[in-house]
Amino acid sequence: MVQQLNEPTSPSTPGKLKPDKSHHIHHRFRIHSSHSRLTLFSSLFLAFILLLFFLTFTPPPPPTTAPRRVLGDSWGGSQWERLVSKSARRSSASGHTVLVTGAAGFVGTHVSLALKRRGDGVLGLDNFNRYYDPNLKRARQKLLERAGVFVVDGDINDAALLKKLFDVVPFTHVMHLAAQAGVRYAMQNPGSYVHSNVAGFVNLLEACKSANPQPAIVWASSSSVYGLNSKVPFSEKDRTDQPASLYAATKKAGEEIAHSYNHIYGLSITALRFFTVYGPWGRPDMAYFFFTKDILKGKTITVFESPDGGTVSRDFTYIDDIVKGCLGALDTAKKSTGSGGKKKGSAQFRVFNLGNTSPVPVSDLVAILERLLKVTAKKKVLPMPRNGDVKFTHANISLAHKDLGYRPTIDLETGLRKFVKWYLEFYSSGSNYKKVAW
Ligand SMILES: O=C(O)[C@H]1O[C@H](OP(=O)(O)OP(=O)(O)OC[C@H]2O[C@@H](n3ccc(=O)[nH]c3=O)[C@H](O)[C@@H]2O)[C@H](O)[C@@H](O)[C@@H]1O
Repeated sequence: MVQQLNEPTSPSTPGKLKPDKSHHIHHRFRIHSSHSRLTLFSSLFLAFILLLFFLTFTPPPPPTTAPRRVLGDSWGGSQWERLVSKSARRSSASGHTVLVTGAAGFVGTHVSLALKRRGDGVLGLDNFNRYYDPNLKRARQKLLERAGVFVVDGDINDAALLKKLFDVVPFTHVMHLAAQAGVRYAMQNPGSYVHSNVAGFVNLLEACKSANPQPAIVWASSSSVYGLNSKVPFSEKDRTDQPASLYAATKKAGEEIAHSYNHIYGLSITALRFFTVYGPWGRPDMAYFFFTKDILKGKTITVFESPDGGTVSRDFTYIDDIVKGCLGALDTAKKSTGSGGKKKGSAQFRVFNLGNTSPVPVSDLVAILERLLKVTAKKKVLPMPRNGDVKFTHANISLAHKDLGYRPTIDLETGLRKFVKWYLEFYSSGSNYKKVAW
């Protein structure tokens, strides 16, 4: 505020004004008697106000019933706790009680529905970030709600939220699928990979190790950990110390971090290395998904070939096969041995490839889509850029077959037919998710 310049000022030497003494004594007496009257009136007025306050006062409601907001997420309160407990309640006596992180994601949605369908108790957790269209995540959430799965809107980095969830529900298992996915996006936003795949994972493991009982953990690693490995098919025993992207490096870091928590705290941990998972309700950032969108729009798609002119291929794996692998891993997971942050004995530590063991060149993927969509794609063939991609992936799945009973059954053409059917139904309808039956 600007100070006014012409304000009257007080005298610079106050002692210059001398009052008359006799007048002063008389005046003091008058002031004294009017003072006592004033004091009496003010006391009476104050007493009246206090009386009024006590007669009309009602205490505010206890703060525990109000929902809490943490980092933009809303959770807490007795109604919220009821939803959490109800969702996590098993309907089968032999069922698990599972916390699924990344539940509104592609794999998370399918796994949550499969668990709920067979009688397990399932609670979802998802931060609904904007890496790809959050409307698709919200549509998946509606699907989950209809099946009786509540998805908590929150982040795995929120330690208070995780603690609260473990206080409310004694989870037997955690299916950890929340992650920053995508190989090429890591060059644009490296921090998001460290935030979710490293810091978030550690935060989750901290909550699991302190929980009593400790849950068994099954989590999503990636085929990308094989990086520049050229020995095919990729076996769990092969080297994984040559990642080709930061994404792969954070997944590899996750595997090492998991080992340390298994070793120190007796947490039972299983890593599943997924191989390019696709299917209905999939991820719009993946090639099969945006190729479909662009082919239908008549937009040119870029098909990568290897720098020496050879094909680039992937061991594309259909979502239903992946779900069977996830359930097999949960069902064969042994209990964690520690409790409340203390190790009592050694615990199970496993790593499995979940692939289709049948790699397909990306050019074949495009040809299948063209057939299914009945549209000839506008294609531009370019050498694969050096932004994290690898030339090929191919899973050896004998270990998963032996220990989990894993046996993929869906070939790429059959799986893409199911995907295209879903895609056309979902995106051609205004109230899309309601119309989808699968
Ligand atoms: O299984 C895995 O390890 C990984 O699979 C996918 O990664 P990616 O196989 O690279 O899947 P897409 O991004 O869908 O790419 C599939 C193929 O299409 C090729 N591609 C991609 C984009 C493009 O414009 N053109 C193109 O030919 C890629 O080179 C790749 O060979 C997922 O995005 C990862 O999150 C996951 O961890």
